[in-house]
Amino acid sequence: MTAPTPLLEMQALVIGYKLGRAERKRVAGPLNLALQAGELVCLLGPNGAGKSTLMRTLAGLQPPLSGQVQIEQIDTQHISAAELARKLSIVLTDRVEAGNLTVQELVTLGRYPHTGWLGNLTAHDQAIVREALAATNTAQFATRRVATLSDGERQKVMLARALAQDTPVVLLDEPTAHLDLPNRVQLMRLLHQLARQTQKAILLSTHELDLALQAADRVWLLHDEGQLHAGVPEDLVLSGTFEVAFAREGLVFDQATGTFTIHKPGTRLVRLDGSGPLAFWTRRALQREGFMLTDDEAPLRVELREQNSASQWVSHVAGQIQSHHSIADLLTYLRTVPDLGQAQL
Ligand SMILES: Nc1ncnc2c1ncn2[C@@H]1O[C@H](COP(=O)(O)OP(=O)(O)OP(=O)(O)O)[C@@H](O)[C@H]1O
Repeated sequence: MTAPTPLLEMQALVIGYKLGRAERKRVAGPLNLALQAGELVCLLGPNGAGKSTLMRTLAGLQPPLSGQVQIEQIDTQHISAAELARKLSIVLTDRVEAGNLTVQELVTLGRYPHTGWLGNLTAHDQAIVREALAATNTAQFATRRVATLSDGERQKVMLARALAQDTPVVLLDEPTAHLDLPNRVQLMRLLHQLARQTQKAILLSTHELDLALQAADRVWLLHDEGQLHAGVPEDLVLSGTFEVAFAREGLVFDQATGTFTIHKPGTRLVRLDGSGPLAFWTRRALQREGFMLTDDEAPLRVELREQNSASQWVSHVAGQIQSHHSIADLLTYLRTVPDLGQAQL
């Protein structure tokens, strides 16, 4: 089977800034990656790693230090602005000066690469604008002036404009930054569906690690030192690549849950016997309390039981068995238990 032709491809791309005549600041690269039709890729990385620089370079808004970006097999440095706007749309984090435009007018601007500045909107163009407003839940403020919108509302409108542009490649720099949790979830779901249904390639940068892990078909993980690891999110979690990319003192990546925890691993050993949501939340509470969970035999064991839809936490310590009816009860009891076993760190 031959590999599909990518919509966007980097070839030995080095991104960064020209600071002076001969001085260069290399941010990342050389990168050799591709975006395929129908996939949602999340670009993750710590602050300052180069996510926005990469987005702008891919969109042709700043030149690469070396190498090239090809979109549908054409070098973006040799393509007219109008043609590029029919192939690629980008939403940046910068606040857009929309003057006195209404939401409807701003979103309609997305159609101009297709119609030309003097072009009249066809029924097809108008339908695409309507669909973009509906998909992003912005139709209800179509007549409002953009300047009067909240940050989150404006962010959704900018996405609507990019959708109206209807390009095969869509780049979004931190599209969830101003959105509340339900809107963030909705947006990620929308982008995932959109990629699948319309066969667009969507690349978005984000700091929303757990949403990205759930929604992304692939993750591009940009490290501080400018290397980029690409892969299916679950492979990157299991290989420990996430931990390395975000390695910071006091930040612990929990492979079991795919989240960063604010607690350093404790030293008191406990074995937890049970599964499902009860085990998940018990484990969280024990970690906060300074325990380290182990699968081996430990001087302290907590067994989870569910009887007649009531939960029970049964602690086994030095031959004493106690039953507790909530995590609060369990923790209160454990605070009275002497420290019986320390993990060898
Ligand atoms: N115009 C510029 N000239 C020189 N260096 C720049 C310029 N803009 C950004 N940088 C530097 O390039 C590096 C990458 O910045 P970039 O904004 O791409 O990071 P980022 O991953 O998007 O960060 P964040 O998560 O904080 O948004 C940083 O060290 C930044 O200071």
